[in-house]
Amino acid sequence: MVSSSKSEDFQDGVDGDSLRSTMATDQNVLQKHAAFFDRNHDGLVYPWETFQGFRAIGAGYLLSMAGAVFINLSLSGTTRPGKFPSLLFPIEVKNIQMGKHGSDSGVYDSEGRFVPSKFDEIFSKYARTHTNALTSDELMAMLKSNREPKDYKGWIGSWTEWKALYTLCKDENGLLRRETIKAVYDGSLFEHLERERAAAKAKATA
Ligand code: HEM
Ligand SMILES: [Ca+2]
Repeated sequence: MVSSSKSEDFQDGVDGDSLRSTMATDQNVLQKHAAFFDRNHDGLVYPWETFQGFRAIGAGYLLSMAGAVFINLSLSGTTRPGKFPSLLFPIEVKNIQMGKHGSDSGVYDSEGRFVPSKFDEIFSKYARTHTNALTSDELMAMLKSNREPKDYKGWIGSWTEWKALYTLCKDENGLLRRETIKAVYDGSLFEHLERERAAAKAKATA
């Protein structure tokens, strides 16, 4: 269902897109997840870029506003260590792993890399009804079990990340599929959704 055109982009020559892809290969997986929202590729994600990124993947106005406010307020300070706080609340993509919180799945390690064994564990532990997908209840069971005591910030962070993913990407049977979850980690899911939406829009106006 989810595909990435990274490898095609990579062979493209020296235009802007392929240059970005070449740069992107040096990024850790979590940096790629955040970099989708850096709409002008300057290394910073401003709240309006978070908003635009949410809208580009099909989120409604309210969710996009809430995402922009909540994410930029919580990650701007942590990803700009030692810098004077900015009222424009930028997030520094290169330091995004500093924005990691507790009570997560552990699929990103502390350096922002993808940990395959932790990813597999999501399904071996919580996918009871289908081998390669989570129901809404199974997702909740995972979130509860990932909770570290009194880590309320982490509880809220994880809840919002996973609920947003579920709301935007569940399939017609209310399942969150393995390939969807896999693709959110490196942000290729976001690129896929954006392309899908752009194509649907073009078709509607044709
Ligand atoms: C609709 C948009 C988004 C969705 C659906 C989404 C979803 C997710 C999911 C499912 C995780 C994995 C959590 C885990 O492994 O337990 C995650 C982690 C993370 N996301 Fe996003 N995300 C979105 C937007 C963003 C944006 C805009 C940023 C920052 C620019 C961001 C930064 C992070 C960070 C720092 C983590 C690591 C948290 C941790 O593992 O402790 N995300 N996100
Ligand atoms: Ca930017």
